[in-house]
Amino acid sequence: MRGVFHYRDGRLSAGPVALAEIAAAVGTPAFVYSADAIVARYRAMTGALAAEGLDATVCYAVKANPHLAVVSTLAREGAGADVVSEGELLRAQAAGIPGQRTVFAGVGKTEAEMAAGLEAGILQFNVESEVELRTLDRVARDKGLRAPVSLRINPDVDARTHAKITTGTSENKFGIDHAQAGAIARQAADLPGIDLTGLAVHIGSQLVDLAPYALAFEKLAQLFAELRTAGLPLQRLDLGGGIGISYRDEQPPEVADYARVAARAVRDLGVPVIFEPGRWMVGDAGVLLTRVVFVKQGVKKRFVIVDAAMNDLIRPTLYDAWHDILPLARPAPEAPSQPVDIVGPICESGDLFATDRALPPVRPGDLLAICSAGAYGATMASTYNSRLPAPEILVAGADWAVIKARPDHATLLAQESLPAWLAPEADQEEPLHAGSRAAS
Ligand SMILES: Cc1ncc(COP(=O)(O)O)c(C=O)c1O
Ligand SMILES: N[C@@H](CCCC[NH3+])C(=O)O
Repeated sequence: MRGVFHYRDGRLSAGPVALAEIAAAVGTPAFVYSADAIVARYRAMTGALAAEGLDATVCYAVKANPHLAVVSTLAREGAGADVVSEGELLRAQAAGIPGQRTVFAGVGKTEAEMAAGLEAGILQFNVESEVELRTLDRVARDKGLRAPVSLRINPDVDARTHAKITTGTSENKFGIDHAQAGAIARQAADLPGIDLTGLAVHIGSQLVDLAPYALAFEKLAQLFAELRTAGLPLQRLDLGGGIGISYRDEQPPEVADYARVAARAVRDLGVPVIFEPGRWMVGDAGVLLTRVVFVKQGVKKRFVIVDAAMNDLIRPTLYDAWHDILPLARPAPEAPSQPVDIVGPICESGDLFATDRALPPVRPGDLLAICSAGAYGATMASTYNSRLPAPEILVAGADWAVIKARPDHATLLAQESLPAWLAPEADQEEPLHAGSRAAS
């Protein structure tokens, strides 16, 4: 069992709220998040960092779960934001996170995004290349401003995570190579539109091992000390995010140990430190509720076909990720589990949530919870197969609210339009192209 979700009187619940009650009200599939769990995580991390004597700001990585209510929950706790697009910046602002607590990351910021960050008065841009630095310098000068910049360093450290979510090796597109950092930092210090403020690092996501963190943080701290000694005006460090959660049997670090590793590397520098956790803040705080549609016995496999699909939660398809799957009604202890494939209704063989998973017997209509779906769930969803986006629900104490309703098909269709020649009122007699005229 993960986090706040537990069986209460035989019903899987978020605190006192039975998830079946929510499913009955809003239908399935549906994402349910626990605000209490999110707040507890935020407080645990800020507490651990303070206990290590760090002057730390936790800038929640909005990409993990950008729902306004989720970001607002963290904003109320005092969190800052790590954003990677103008859309995320606007969300952070709408949630009440001030620009001065916002960092803007990303390898491909457009000039419009740079301008938006400058107008919002953000704390810093984490700049990932020389060309980005020079572009930002120009955009800032055009506005008569100076852009606060921390250089994101690629320390060439293997984060020992899934290849698709490692970001800190020389093969990855992220950051400035460690060897080039000194020269680019000196350029930054000389550019009139740039205010060089610090260094940043982020080596990957879903890290369950502290050793890569220790290595990356130490490399960054050493570079910071060298550059500061050389006279560069570095004032703060950004140690990124990436701390993992336990989807299956991983043993991610305790937050206190993570804080200790960070503090050991950077405390002596005596500067403020930013952290950018995403998944760790919200991942375990969410489940995806789904209902069994059919149970199909094949020659080799037994399939449990559910009404959620890869369009709702793509992590198993994309990363072969494991998510625990639990019946909402606690199974009898003697109920024999049997291996099943838990699959969605989409016309792709990759549309699956679990392969050969031991599951107690289920029948059509039964409800299941796909666990640890609070991060990189709804935000990576699509409407593939013209499926409706799953609604999102936030539980706080004994209260719950729909924070994003399921749209209807008419609403989605209304977002599309027909070109004049396909509109029902178009004069079908009149050919549109010379080519088609000639051919006709
Ligand atoms: C720059 C940056 N910061 C923070 C994060 C948040 O990562 P996570 O959700 O693994 O904590 C990411 C995503 O990996 C990122 O690219
Ligand atoms: N989307 C990924 C994480 C990517 C992190 C973003 N930098 C996941 O679900 O695990």
